[in-house]
Amino acid sequence: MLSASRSAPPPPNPDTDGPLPFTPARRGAWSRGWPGGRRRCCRGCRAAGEGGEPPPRPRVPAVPWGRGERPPPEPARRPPRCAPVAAMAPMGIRLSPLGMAVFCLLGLGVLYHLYSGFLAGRFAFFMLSEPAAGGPEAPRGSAPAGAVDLRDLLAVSVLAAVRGGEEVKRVREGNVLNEKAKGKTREGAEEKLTSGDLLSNRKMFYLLKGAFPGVQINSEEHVDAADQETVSWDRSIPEDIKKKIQPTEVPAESVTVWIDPLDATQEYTDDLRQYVTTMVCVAVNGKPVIGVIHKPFSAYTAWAMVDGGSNVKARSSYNEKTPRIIVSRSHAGKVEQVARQTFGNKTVIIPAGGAGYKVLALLDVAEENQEEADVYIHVTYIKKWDICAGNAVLRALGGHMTTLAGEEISYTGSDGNEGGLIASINMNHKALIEKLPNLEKTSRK
Ligand SMILES: Nc1ncnc2c1ncn2[C@@H]1O[C@H](COP(=O)(O)O)[C@@H](OP(=O)(O)O)[C@H]1O
Ligand SMILES: [Mg+2]
Repeated sequence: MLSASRSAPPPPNPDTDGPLPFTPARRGAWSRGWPGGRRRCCRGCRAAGEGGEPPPRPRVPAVPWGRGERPPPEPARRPPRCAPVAAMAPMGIRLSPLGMAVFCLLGLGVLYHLYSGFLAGRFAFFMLSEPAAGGPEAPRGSAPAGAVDLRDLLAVSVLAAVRGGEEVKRVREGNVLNEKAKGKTREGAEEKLTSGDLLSNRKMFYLLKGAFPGVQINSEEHVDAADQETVSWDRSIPEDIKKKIQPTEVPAESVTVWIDPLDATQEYTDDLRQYVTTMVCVAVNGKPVIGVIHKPFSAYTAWAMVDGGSNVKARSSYNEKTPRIIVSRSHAGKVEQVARQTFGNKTVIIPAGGAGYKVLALLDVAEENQEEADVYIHVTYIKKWDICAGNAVLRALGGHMTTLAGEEISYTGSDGNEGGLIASINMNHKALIEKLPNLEKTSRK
């Protein structure tokens, strides 16, 4: 839209050519915002008396020419010049009104590009600052003092899950698990602890704590202060995360990180490696927002961020009528019996280890040794580090994980989830819950 002015004829001079007539058609052009008109023109034009206001209408007699005479030819219509046009004239460049509009749009485009990431971050900061029911009050849209960037947190969470996974794998392959009993579940099942759990926990905890010292971290295993390790983050963000996720700041005090350094410990000791995962979850005001599920023995990692992006997706179809139900193999409770009562005797029940593995079974995960299911149900008590990452991933992909009564699970406060869980994606989650009245009672037995 730039045009060289050297060969153009000289513009009409109002002193010698007389004022340009301001005809009704022209007046319409002004009020519609004709280039150079009141709505589009710049302050400089108005200061220079050009473009800002319509020029005064000249006094012209009703019929200024005699009867039978032809009206004199109207002087060529030309939109008023804009100040920047005049400013560019010494450079030998003149912009047509259309060129001027394109020039302004280009400028706006550059400004938008520069500020879009920043604005998206500020918007998310404002939206995510909304307190959850019963959660702590967070400053809304205030200056990000003590703020954390969720994109950074996602990058560190992925790194932590991978680094923890390396410990899990190393211990298993070295075959020195140092297996101990750490207690019993409410149902009387033995809870196991291995060197894999502890070493992974140490790596993951100190990496996250070192990168985000102001953030609350809840981990399945006890962190021994006498056994500190410095694990630093070089602040690099993987390319796929950079591509899909915008920087998004939230107040540090609104964040709770949940670490499961080794999910499916029972199966780990049984050498059923396919079930084992390491997981990190980030909750903001109790809502699960970032989930990372890593399989150390196949180096597979799924991550997702609510309203951000993911590297994993839902499958294209699910069987809602006779769903395949994936359940715990070591903490099943009465889930099989009740699932069959609810969905019929033909319902396929898939017993499997690990809450992370069972969430991956609902997704499109091209992994050897990864089974597929339509619904994940757990009826006994379970801890939040076991389920938070899966809940965040499902939520980010449009799925649901709720208690068996259909309540959202809040990832602040206590470690435990009392109401059992049901997880699904691309299904009528509410209808599933309505089919499960008996499971809810079973879970609270
Ligand atoms: N009733 C219960 N009480 C305590 N933890 C339970 C539980 N049921 C399941 N879990 C924990 O939830 C995780 C997934 O369980 P499951 O494999 O049975 O589905 C396991 O975590 P860890 O392996 O991280 O300890 C398991 O210990
Ligand atoms: Mg666990």
